[in-house]
Amino acid sequence: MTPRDKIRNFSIIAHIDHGKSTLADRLIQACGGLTDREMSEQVLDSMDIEKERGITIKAQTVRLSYTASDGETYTLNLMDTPGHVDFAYEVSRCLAACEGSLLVVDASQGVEAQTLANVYQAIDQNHEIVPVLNKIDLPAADVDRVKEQIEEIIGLDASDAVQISAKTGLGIPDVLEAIVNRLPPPRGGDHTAPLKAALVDAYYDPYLGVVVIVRVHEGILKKKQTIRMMRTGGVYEIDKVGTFNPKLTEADALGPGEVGYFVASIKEVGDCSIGDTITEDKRPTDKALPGYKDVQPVVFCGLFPMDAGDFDDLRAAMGKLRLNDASFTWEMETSAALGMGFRCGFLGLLHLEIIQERLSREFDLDLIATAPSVVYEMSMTDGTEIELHNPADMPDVVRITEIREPWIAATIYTPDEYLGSILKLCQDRRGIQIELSYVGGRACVKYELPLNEVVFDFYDRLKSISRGYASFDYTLIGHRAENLVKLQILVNEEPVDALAMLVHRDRAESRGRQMCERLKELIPRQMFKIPIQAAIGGRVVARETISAMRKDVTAKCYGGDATRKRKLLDKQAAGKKRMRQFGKVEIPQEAFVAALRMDGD
Ligand SMILES: Nc1nc2c(ncn2[C@@H]2O[C@H](COP(=O)(O)OP(=O)(O)OP(=O)(O)O)[C@@H](O)[C@H]2O)c(=O)[nH]1
Repeated sequence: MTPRDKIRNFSIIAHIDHGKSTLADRLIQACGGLTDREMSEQVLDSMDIEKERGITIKAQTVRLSYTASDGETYTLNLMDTPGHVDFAYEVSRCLAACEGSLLVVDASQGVEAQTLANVYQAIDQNHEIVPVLNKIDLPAADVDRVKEQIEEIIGLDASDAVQISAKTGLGIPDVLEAIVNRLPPPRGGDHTAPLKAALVDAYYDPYLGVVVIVRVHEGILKKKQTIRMMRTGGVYEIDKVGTFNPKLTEADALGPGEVGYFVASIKEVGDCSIGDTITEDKRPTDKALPGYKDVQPVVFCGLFPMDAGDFDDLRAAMGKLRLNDASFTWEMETSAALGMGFRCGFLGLLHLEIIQERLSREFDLDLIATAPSVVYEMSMTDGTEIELHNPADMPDVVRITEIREPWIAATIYTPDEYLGSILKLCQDRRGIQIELSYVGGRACVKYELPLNEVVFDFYDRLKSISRGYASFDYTLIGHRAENLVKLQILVNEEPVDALAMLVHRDRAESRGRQMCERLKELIPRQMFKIPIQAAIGGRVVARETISAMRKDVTAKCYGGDATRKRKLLDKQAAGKKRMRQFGKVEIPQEAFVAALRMDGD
C-alpha cells in the first residue's frame, strides 16, 4: 500500500477530440506502464467501436508509478472519463473518486460546450484543476486566446497552464510534475477504521467474472474479507484485490486513498449499484458515502430481429451486453408489423447507436430499429399517472387529461457565421431561446427544447449546418405539459405501430404529409395499389398512393378482340384486389429510419 501523501487520484476532462486519450497514453508510456508495441493502440479505449469512432465510453482507471524531480516515487491513479453528454453520469462518479483534474483544451479550438459541462462537475466536487493546453504543435494553435477563454468563461486562473502536444510528447514531463505538485493527495482516511469504499464502476470479464472498481476512503480492503454493499445489501467474500497497471495486477490489500479492483463471486454487473458504499460485513462503517444519482434511460426504441428465427439469439446477445452495461434496459415487445422483439431504454442517442452497432457487429444480428422516442408522462381521468415508453401503447385520448413531455436545456457554442442557421434549427424544433452571448469570438446560445425534437437527428443536423464546428451539450430539466397527439401511419390500411409517434398538434399535419411523401419513395411498388395514410385519432390527415406494377396481360392477345382483352383485364383487377387484401407489404428497414428524418423542415 502506498502512503496517502504519495497518492494522486486524478481524471482528465476534455471536450471530445481534444486529445484526452492521446494524453493518457503518453502518461502511461512516460511512466513505463506499457511497452511501445503495447502502446501502438490506444489502451484506454479498449472496445473496438470506441477505437473506430475515437470516443471513450466506459470509464477506466490506470495506476502509474512516477518518480518525480523531488526524488520521491508517487502512485498516480488516472481515472479516464468519457467525454460525451450521454455518459455524463459516468463522468460524475469518476470525478467523485478523485481529488483533482487536468482540464485539457485543444489550443486550436478553444473551450467547447462539453469542456464546460465537465469542468463544472469537477468544480462541484471541489477538485483542484490544472489547465492543459494541447495540440500546440498545430499552426492554428492560439495559446493566448484559449488562456483568455479559460479565464473568462470558466473563471480559472490559466496563467500557468501547461502547454503540450500529446501527439509529439512535448511538455509531458511538465504535466506529470504538475500532477504531483499542484494536485492534492487524498484527504483524511484512517486505515484502522472500518472499511468505507466507493463502488466506482463494474464490468464483466469472461475469465474473472464481475470486476468491481473501487476507491477506498477509510480502512483496508483485502483478500478473504467479507464485505457488504450498503445499498443493495449484497454480502460477498473477496477473492482477489489489485490495481490496474494498466493490466490487472494482484495485490494483498488496498488502503485509504487507493483505487483498484476486487473480484468476489458477484454474478452480474447489475448486482453492483454504482456509487454504493462498500463496508465490512462484521464491522460496518456507521455512515455511507453520499450517493450518486440513479441513472434513468431517457430514449427508448424497439429492436426487432430481421429474421424472426433470430429472436432467441437476440435475447442472448442483449443479456451479454447487459452484463457490462447496467444502464441498458429492455423488455419484450410484440409488434404487428415486426413480430417479436424488445423495447430498449438508453441513456441517449449515442448509447443507442453503440448498442445497436455492437449487436450487429459482435453478435452478427440483422436488426430493425424503430424510431427513438422519449418517455411521456400522462395524467389519466381516473386520477392515475402513467409513463409511456412506446407511442404505439398510447391509451385512448378520452382517458387522458394531460400529456407531459421531457424538456432539455441545451448549450450550443458556435462560430458566428453559423449562428443564423442554428437559431432557425432550434426554432423549428420548438425551442425557446434563453440566452445569447459572445465569448472569445464565439457565440454561446442557450435554448430550452423538447427532448423529442432532439432525439432523432438534431445533433447530426447541427454538425452538418456548422460543418462540425458547433458543439452541443444538454441536461434534462423535467417534463412540461404540451398539446400532443398520436400520429399514426397506415400502410395498405394497416397501422404500422413502429412508425407511430407523438407530435405537437400544430405540426401533426405537416409531419404526417411529410412522412407519407417520404414513405411513398421508400416502399417498393407491388402488384397492387398501396395507400399510405397519416391519421390522428380516426381522422386521415394525409394520403399518398403507390401505384401498382402492371403486367401486360393482354400481350398475348393478337388482333382486335376487345371483349377478350376486357376479360383479361378484369381478371387481373380482381386478382389485385385479392392480393391487396391478403398481400403483405414489406416495408424495407431503411424506411423506418429514413421516414423520420426531418431535414428540409
Ligand atoms: N496535432 C495534434 N493532434 C493531436 C494531439 N493530441 C491529440 N491529437 C489528435 O486529436 C484526435 C483526438 O484525440 P483523442 O486523444 O482521441 O481525443 P479524446 O479527447 O480522447 O477524444 P474522445 O475519446 O472522443 O473523448 C486524434 O486524431 C489525435 O491524434 C496533439 O497534441 N497534436
